[in-house]
Amino acid sequence: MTITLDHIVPTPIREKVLQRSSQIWNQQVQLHASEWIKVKAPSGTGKTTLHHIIWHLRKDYTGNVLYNDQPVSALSQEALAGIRQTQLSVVFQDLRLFGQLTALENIELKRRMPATPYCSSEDVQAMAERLGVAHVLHQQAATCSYGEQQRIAIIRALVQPFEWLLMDEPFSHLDQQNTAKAAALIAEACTQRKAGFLLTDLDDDQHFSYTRYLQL
Ligand SMILES: Nc1ncnc2c1ncn2[C@@H]1O[C@H](COP(=O)(O)OP(=O)(O)OP(=O)(O)O)[C@@H](O)[C@H]1O
Repeated sequence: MTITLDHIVPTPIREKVLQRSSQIWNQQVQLHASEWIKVKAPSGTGKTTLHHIIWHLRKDYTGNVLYNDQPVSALSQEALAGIRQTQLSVVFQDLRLFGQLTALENIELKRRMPATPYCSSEDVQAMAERLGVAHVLHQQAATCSYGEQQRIAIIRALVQPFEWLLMDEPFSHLDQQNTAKAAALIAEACTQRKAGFLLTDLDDDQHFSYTRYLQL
């Protein structure tokens, strides 16, 4: 799936973003399948806003987002839900886990959504072991540390098929070793699916072989 950002300008920060040069805001940008894209930008410049606009959580912007030439704003709820189950996955900065459910229940909600799950429960166990969170799978998500929750949210994003993975500061609460493990798992998952990703962060990093850098 190609994602097109057609002259997007978020309304609340319109003046701010139009004052500086950007390769994203108010530009015609095509994100092609299987690109590994890094957007490094300072706090408050709109990284989270960008993810929310692409995911169609936020509609307070001018311009158009297109999935394969189809304006997202014209998609039915059913079509959008289908795309989110099969073509687009996400790790939000605020994770959005259900705090009262266990870590595993959060993952299972997503894994079991399709009639034939993409990943098996053994796959989930293996990913949890790889990321060092197997011991918290049966713990309430709200009681997991933020770094544990971050790894659970990453696993949840990886249990479905996707062509694009959106990630907003996905390693912000992980130490170097755990970041390396999570990045390796994500790289494998994207390679297997021939998927692209868009990762936003505050700093430079060497976690992935990025194919494209964009300035916000
Ligand atoms: N709904 C809104 N109404 C008004 N202003 C908003 C709204 N949402 C975001 N903003 C402002 O837009 C700017 C960008 O916010 P955003 O959260 O996207 O930044 P960010 O780059 O992700 O920051 P951080 O690195 O701190 O997470 C901020 O100045 C924020 O205050």
